[in-house]
Amino acid sequence: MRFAVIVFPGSNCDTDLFRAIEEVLCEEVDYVSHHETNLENYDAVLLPGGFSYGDYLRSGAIASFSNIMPAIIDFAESGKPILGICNGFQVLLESGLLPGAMKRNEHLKFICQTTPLIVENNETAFTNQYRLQERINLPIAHAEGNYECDEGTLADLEKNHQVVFRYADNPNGSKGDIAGIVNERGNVLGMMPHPERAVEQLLGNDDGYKLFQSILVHWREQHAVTS
Ligand SMILES: NC(=O)CC[C@H](N)C(=O)O
Repeated sequence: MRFAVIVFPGSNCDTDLFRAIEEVLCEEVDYVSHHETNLENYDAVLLPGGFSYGDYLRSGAIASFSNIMPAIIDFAESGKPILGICNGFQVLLESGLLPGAMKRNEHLKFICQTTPLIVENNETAFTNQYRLQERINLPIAHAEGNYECDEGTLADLEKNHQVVFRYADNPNGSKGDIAGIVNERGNVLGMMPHPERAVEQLLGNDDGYKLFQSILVHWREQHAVTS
């Protein structure tokens, strides 16, 4: 399986993500610049955390107009998996690939801590290795992680089981305690917590590993040779 890690000016979790794939998941991975326009050679696209374009205007707003964006939208339409982590989630919201928006954290402070989460849907390409309602701990590190949407959107997210991760102890004021959502088709996941920072015990926590493993298991199931 071949992964693309998209690099924007100001991305700062791209190396963590690259190493999680190359050294822990042991799959192929390339950095792909925001200047590029083609993602045909990839099976999954990863949008890393960071401060793309310095978070000017709103976090993710300028990156959502990058050269690479039409290819990311085509990739989503083809049904292949896209994972946006933290700033990557913000880019997915700003580009309209996921519904809703991010506001500043409720207490207007940057939060950097490990946070308990509940796996609310374990039937996605990203969470099939977790148990339903499994409680996991992942690091968060953001200033704009206060998820907001209108009541109709929230009702749709709940009805379609698009809320994948919920905060057990809402740290930022997110509506519905939402920490991560998928699109209706289920192939685009945005999440504020950082699974790539928790992929092996050497990092003190491996609760994020199963997320990457899930993507691989899902891809293998789709590409299984049947006779
Ligand atoms: N680690 C991240 O991606 C967080 C940065 C993000 N732009 C913020 O809201 O602060």
